[in-house]
Amino acid sequence: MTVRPEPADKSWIALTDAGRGILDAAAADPATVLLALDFDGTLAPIVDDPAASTMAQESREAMSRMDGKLATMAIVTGREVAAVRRMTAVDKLPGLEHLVVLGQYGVERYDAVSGALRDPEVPEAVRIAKGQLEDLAEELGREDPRDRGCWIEDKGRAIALHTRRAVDPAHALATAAPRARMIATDLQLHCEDGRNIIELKSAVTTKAQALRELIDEVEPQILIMCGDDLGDVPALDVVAGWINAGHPGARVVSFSGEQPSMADHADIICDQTEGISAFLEALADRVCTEM
Ligand SMILES: O=P(O)(O)OC[C@H]1O[C@H](O[C@H]2O[C@H](CO)[C@@H](O)[C@H](O)[C@H]2O)[C@H](O)[C@@H](O)[C@@H]1O
Repeated sequence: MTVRPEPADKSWIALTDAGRGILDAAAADPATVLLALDFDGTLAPIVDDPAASTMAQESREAMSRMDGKLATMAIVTGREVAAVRRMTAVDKLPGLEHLVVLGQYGVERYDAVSGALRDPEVPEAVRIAKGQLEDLAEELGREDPRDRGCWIEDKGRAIALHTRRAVDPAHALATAAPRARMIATDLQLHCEDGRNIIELKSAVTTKAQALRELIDEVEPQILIMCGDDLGDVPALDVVAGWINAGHPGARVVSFSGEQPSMADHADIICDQTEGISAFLEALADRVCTEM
């Protein structure tokens, strides 16, 4: 069994040479850094109701300090762009004028600096899936009291079945996931697994493609991706390939016991969203003072 050092409360710790070297590398050449950040569980603490999520203020402040100083700073998320714009207050409060948001695993895009929005049409199959997942949530509760409390989040181009509010969230997810996968197969949709959630989405796009879109566009020298969940692994793997090719980079994981396998994808491990805030503050300190 691999024994990993654990970060102190609300802090972070580097596990690899890549992780140990990332602040020096970023401080030496901030304008070549591509910083990609997941939203839920990374910038925003996990809560029962996704509509009530709020971004950690410390992370927003650290990001604001770096805004415009890096090659690009982007939120790469499973959420809709509209939700992230609301929850970051990117259009209302100062500080994130250069932020890029890649939403719904990269299908949607918003560039704060220009106001450009990419928002393609939603396929009919997703609307059909919504009805079938609602029926499934009801059936689950009728069949087993442990699975009562599942609910459906409608994100337009994706529909998510949430089990966090179920009587036994892990049991409900284990029961729901294979049945949700069958619905996805029938409707030729794609599944995305996460923390007490299974999503059915129209596009096969993953966060790996979203991150590659930014890499191709920005041509960074230094690549940092922060995430917490299985949906982030494809993008973290892109960073692993980047590091293996000899470039400076780091996979920064917001770690919680809910998804322990994420430790296997980390160069830096953080104590949940507070640890991410501490890492972003350290990055902002180095990037801003040494310019
Ligand atoms: O890519 P992300 O930014 O991590 O978004 C992935 C999904 O996150 C949301 O669900 C998660 O956060 C909820 C609020 O804290 C929590 O209740 C749920 O259990 C988590 O799975 C969101 O609701 C989804 O739409 C996102 O796709």
